[in-house]
Amino acid sequence: MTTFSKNDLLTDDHITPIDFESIDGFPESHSWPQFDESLNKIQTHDLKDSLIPVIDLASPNAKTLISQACGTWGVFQVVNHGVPFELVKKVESESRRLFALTTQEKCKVLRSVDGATGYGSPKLSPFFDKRMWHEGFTIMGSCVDDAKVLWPHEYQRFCDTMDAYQNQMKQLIHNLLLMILEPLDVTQEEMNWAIPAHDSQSVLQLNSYPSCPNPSQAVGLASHTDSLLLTILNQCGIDGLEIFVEGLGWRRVQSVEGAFVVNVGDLLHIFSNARFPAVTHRAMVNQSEHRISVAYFHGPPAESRVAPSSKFQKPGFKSLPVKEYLSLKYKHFFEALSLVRT
Ligand SMILES: C=C1C[C@]23C[C@@]1(O)CC[C@H]2[C@@]12CCC[C@@](C)(C(=O)O1)[C@H]2[C@@H]3C(=O)O
Ligand SMILES: O=C(O)CCC(=O)C(=O)O
Ligand SMILES: [Fe+2]
Repeated sequence: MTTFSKNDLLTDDHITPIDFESIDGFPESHSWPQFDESLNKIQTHDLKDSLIPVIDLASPNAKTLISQACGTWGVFQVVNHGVPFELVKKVESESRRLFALTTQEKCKVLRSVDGATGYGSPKLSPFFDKRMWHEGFTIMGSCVDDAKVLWPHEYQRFCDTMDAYQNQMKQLIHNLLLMILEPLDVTQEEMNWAIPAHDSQSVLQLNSYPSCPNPSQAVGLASHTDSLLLTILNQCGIDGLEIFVEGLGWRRVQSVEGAFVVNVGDLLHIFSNARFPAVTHRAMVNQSEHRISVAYFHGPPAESRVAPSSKFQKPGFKSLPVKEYLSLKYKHFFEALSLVRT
């Protein structure tokens, strides 16, 4: 597959999703080359085993299990996380309400070429020569401006739900990062850099994958690693997330009722001096159901620097400003991590 640098290719085409409402048949623009069958066989055969640990946060050995999962897979699922079930359901139904709007309505809040928030195709789109079976809505902090455009009289319910969910995610990220970083024995200053604070970065991404007439040739969200420290994903009850495991290929992460998937991003990979892998993952689509997923990304202040923790004697990565790393990633998507290795 040919890859491109965003600067070479960014056009409105990479921001405006196809009109899923009126689409007839399966367009060539969305038809990806056939995947390697041998990798798919392993995945289908072992679909029922749960490779990725499901960790009960209320259990006394949660910290040890999280540490092991971060070191082995860079991903795990959590239950008993304290986020109210009703809120999780509300986020899903408000997301469905948003994506059920007409394409014309959704495009009123289309992400701008330089912007980060609003409706549109995922930011990674320009790096692939095929289009994804996906539409998204990106929120950073308050979404009131966009929501007022979408629902001039009924925006409050959407905003209150998204605000409450972001607060819950912040709390959960705080608890998880304490458990993940304490065993690394990082300094207090480093811990304060990583955990949520007034200037940390957070993004709430609502993903929509409409049912697809030809799922075996489509990709929902193409293979990537998340860029920030940690991501919390809700698959909303419909499978589709797959992780790439060296030697095994693509493996499905089964959706577990009430569980969140937590994964390590590039910045935590750097900070852990590669002790924790930034898991490569993708989302696949299906023919019968419109899949929704909700991802919350957390990162340190954009103005701060990222480097391996001072606890590591031999840092494997350069120190650089977080915002420089993010701009490098969106110029050289696939090479970003190797470009910052020492
Ligand atoms: C901070 C960010 C993470 C993200 C890029 C962004 O600027 C805002 C959207 C995020 C998202 C969501 C869908 C998948 C992803 C790879 C993408 O294309 O946009 C992530 C980005 C990321 O982790 O790099
Ligand atoms: O929808 C999914 O299962 C994956 C979403 C994802 O990887 C993302 O939003 O970064
Ligand atoms: Fe992701």
